[in-house]
Amino acid sequence: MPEARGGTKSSHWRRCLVVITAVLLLVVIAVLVIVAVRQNRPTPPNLKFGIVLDAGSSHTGLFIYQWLAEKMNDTGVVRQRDSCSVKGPGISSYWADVEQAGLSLRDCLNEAKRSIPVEQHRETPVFLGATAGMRLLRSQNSSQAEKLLQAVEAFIHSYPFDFQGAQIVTGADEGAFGWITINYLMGNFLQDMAGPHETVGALDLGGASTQITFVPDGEIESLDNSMHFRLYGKNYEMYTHSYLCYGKDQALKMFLQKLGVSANGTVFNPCFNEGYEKSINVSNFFTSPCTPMPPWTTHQTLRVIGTGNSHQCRDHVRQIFNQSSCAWNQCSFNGVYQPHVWGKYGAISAFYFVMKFFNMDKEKVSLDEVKVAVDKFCSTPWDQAKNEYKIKEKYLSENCFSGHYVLILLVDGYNFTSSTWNNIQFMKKIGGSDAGWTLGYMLNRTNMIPAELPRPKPMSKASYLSVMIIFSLLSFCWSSVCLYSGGRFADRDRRIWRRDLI
Ligand SMILES: Nc1nc2c(ncn2[C@@H]2O[C@H](COP(=O)(O)OP(=O)(O)OP(=O)(O)O)[C@@H](O)[C@H]2O)c(=O)[nH]1
Ligand SMILES: [Ca+2]
Repeated sequence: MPEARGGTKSSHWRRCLVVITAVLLLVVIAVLVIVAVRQNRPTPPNLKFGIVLDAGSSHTGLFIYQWLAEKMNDTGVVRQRDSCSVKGPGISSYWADVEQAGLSLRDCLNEAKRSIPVEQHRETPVFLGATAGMRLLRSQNSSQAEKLLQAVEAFIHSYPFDFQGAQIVTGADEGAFGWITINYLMGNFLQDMAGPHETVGALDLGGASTQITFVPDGEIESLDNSMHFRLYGKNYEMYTHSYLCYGKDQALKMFLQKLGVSANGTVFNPCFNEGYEKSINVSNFFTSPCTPMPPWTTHQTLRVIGTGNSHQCRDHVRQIFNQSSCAWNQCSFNGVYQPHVWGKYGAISAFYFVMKFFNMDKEKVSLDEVKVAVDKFCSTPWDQAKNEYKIKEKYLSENCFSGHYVLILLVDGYNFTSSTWNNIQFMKKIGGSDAGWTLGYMLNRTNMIPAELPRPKPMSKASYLSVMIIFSLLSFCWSSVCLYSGGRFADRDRRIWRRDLI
């Protein structure tokens, strides 16, 4: 009888073992199936596209971006696919013939049609953002600015894209979206999540305005200069200011306006190389609100003669910056509040063009070295400069002024010093995408930057394979152990049974 009880116990244990094994195997199989289904969901390369037209004061650029649809809310996935530089001046120059403004975009829009697959045209959003040139035109003649934008809109509507309209971007948005672009392309929002990592400030020098944007290391005193963003689960309080009229072209006009004119209509310009001369038509030249017609001239044409005097050039350029009053704890110039600059900066557009010309866009170049290079160029006679540098004559002739202007804006204006100069990185592109406000603008308009962190993704291919292999091995081992133990119990039972029979 005891043996019979032993036999019942062992068969009960065997049944339990079989049930446990079966349940475990079912669980393992269920897990494997779930993981396999999640992991192998069909993921065709679903490319999406977006177009932004940067209608600047001096020229228009078209940028085509692309991203994978399923990754649109991740940081750093949108990349520039293509870009096209519109021939001719900025759209605001067409104020007297607004139809031409739209037509000027034709070649680039056609190029965009060729670059983006036909089946994607209808769902590709197109944005046009106009900056300081249109801000100036609006301040002079708002109905003309409106007509111009409407003409441009009508033209873009004739294309098969999903056009979202033409807008004049505010100076604050221009600064903020430039900051977002730079930090997005540098991957700073991602790194920020992993630990303490500062964002990079943005310095943009255009033709008609310039922007400075950064996250200060203290409170922002002036609400007008403060912007709040919540990106990927983190709050950013940034300082931004856009100086209308302080773009490179308008600043040159303000500077020329401050130079005296002789009785015969000659202007001696220390910021043009010696031997350089040009005539300017007064009524065509002093047209913007930045430079109302100067009271001192009765001449229709002025003869501007370069004297190439770097020292005098510097003194005259300083005069367009008013440092006399500040109603805040600290200011940049013209009484504008600005917290002290700290951390790293990306300097784009004309900051880059000018520093590149002087070969001073490299890291570790000191402020003194830049000053020396600018002085050297300013004292180069015009004929020699033309032989040495094979670039557009307009840019070459303005580079002595531009060099001084960039230095004075950054040092006297924004208060960078010899020791903080190396925190500025002069840049054009970041990993193949142009550094400008357009990408940040598109990310914002398409809600592609979430306020909160995106939910974690299903595991990577490597982790998936590891899980599959580990689970398979475990289930194999477990089954083998069970079968082996089951066999041993069966043998023992058989032996007991045989003994009972004997
Ligand atoms: N030296 C030099 N200057 C350039 C070059 N390309 C453009 N510029 C000038 O640099 C300045 C800034 O150019 P952009 O950034 O395109 O200016 P923008 O966007 O038209 O002007 P905003 O509306 O004020 O932003 C303008 O004065 C241009 O004429 C270049 O290759 N070399
Ligand atoms: Ca610009």
